[in-house]
Amino acid sequence: MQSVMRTIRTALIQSRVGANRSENLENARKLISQAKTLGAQLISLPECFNSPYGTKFFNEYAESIPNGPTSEMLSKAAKDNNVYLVGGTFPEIENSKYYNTCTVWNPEGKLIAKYRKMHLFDIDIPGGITFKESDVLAAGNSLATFDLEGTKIGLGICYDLRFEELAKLYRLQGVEILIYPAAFNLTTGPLHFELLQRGRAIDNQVFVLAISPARGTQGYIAWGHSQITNPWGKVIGQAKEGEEIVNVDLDLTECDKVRQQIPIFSQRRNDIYDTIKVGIK
Ligand SMILES: NC(=O)CC(=O)C(=O)O
Repeated sequence: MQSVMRTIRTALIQSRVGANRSENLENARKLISQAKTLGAQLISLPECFNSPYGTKFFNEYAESIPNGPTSEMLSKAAKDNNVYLVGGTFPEIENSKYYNTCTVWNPEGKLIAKYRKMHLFDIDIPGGITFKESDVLAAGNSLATFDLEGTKIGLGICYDLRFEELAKLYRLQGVEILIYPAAFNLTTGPLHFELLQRGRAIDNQVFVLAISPARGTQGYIAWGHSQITNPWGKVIGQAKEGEEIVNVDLDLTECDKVRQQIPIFSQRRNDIYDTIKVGIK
């Protein structure tokens, strides 16, 4: 049987991020217009695209949503360019708590999804990287999806990529694309960034998009290498380190094909898995 072509043209914006919020917003605004000229319908920005990434910056740059300069820019950019815009992440404040939050805006400029990073980035690699988001941030407790012309899209943020349980829950909700704004670093990025995305894509037979800031020179240095992976686990678009737009057509019929040809979701042995009790230390 011939399947009907379902395509979404997407653009990942690997923007440069500095200390000046207005300059970061203006740079992102220009790059969103540029991505639109490439024909993109679905445009995504990086994690912490309006501020440096670091626990000491979260409260200084935090805004309430949707009443702050970052939300205003994102809403207007989505409307002016008539696109679905995944607004990377920025620090959010609500009821005196801070979150690392991703917002999604539709072509009318309306906020249609909001996701708060669920797994906070607390790691300690001596000689590599130590980071403790939980010193300042609260974790989100909810999944978030949105619909783009019949395609269901799920959201995660950076460290969430490491938790396959989250990706699987999205797949079970019918998601075909997972989008992760993500600022991996020079210790974990080269080893894990590409592989984790390919793993989530293969496990769940979904497209995976991850969007990094461009690599800077001071403070937290992002790995770059924003990436698009198809449901077979093949990398179909990848940035280098600098500022760049990655522009690719997503052929959603690939989800149908791989799910039909390798039907792992109907082959699971829940009759066995559900009987085995284990504790994870
Ligand atoms: N920055 C993150 O949230 C995650 C990361 O860099 C890693 O998991 O490694």
